[in-house]
Amino acid sequence: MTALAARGLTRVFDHADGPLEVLRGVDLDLEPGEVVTVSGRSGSGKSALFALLCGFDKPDSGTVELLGRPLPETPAWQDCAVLPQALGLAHELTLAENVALPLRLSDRRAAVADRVDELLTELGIAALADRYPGEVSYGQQQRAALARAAAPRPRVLLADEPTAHLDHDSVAAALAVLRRVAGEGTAVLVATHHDQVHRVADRRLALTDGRIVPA
Ligand SMILES: Nc1ncnc2c1ncn2[C@@H]1O[C@H](COP(=O)(O)OP(=O)(O)OP(=O)(O)O)[C@@H](O)[C@H]1O
Repeated sequence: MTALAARGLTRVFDHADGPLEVLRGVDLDLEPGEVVTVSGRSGSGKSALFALLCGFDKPDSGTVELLGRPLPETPAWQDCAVLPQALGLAHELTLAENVALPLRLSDRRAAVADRVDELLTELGIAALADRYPGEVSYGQQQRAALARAAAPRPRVLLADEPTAHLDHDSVAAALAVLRRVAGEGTAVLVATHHDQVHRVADRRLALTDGRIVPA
């Protein structure tokens, strides 16, 4: 079954100088187990698209189906996990507690510690597990946010610029996690400007003039 299917998505933002038509009919299918990258110039609408795909925002027209059903108001994190550009870590929780959160909120409580350790280790931040987000660098927070998104083995993972603040080795570690999650059956969609990310994709797409086209 297609994990995520978008059809004819449009989104217009009202600005003081007139309406801005950001998405003009986006069609997109994501299959389980694949890593798909989306490129596009800054301001082309990648984040706006991701917000529609995970239910943070509503399209002006068009549909999104998650796991064969209309996207619910608030999709369960284990169905659709998001790594937003702004990360969205809880600052009153340590990195390990942030990564454990979606597991504790779902029915996957059994192996919380193991899964958290495994992801933090793979991403090179296990030594920082007990620190709070305000006590680590932005790139380290970004890796924690990736670990949190991947933790519950979601059916769909939407990662908006997950490597923007990482050095070469950390990008490689983040990509290894994304590939491994896809190997577990997750459909992974990544917005990125990094060639290093595009190279590991099964399919490369671009958002151009409000539409998705092959890159
Ligand atoms: N909530 C909003 N209200 C009004 N305008 C918005 C809103 N969100 C995005 N925009 C505008 O829509 C356009 C697309 O923004 P978006 O953040 O989706 O681009 P992007 O491709 O993700 O860019 P970047 O690569 O820089 O992150 C921009 O011109 C932005 O100013």
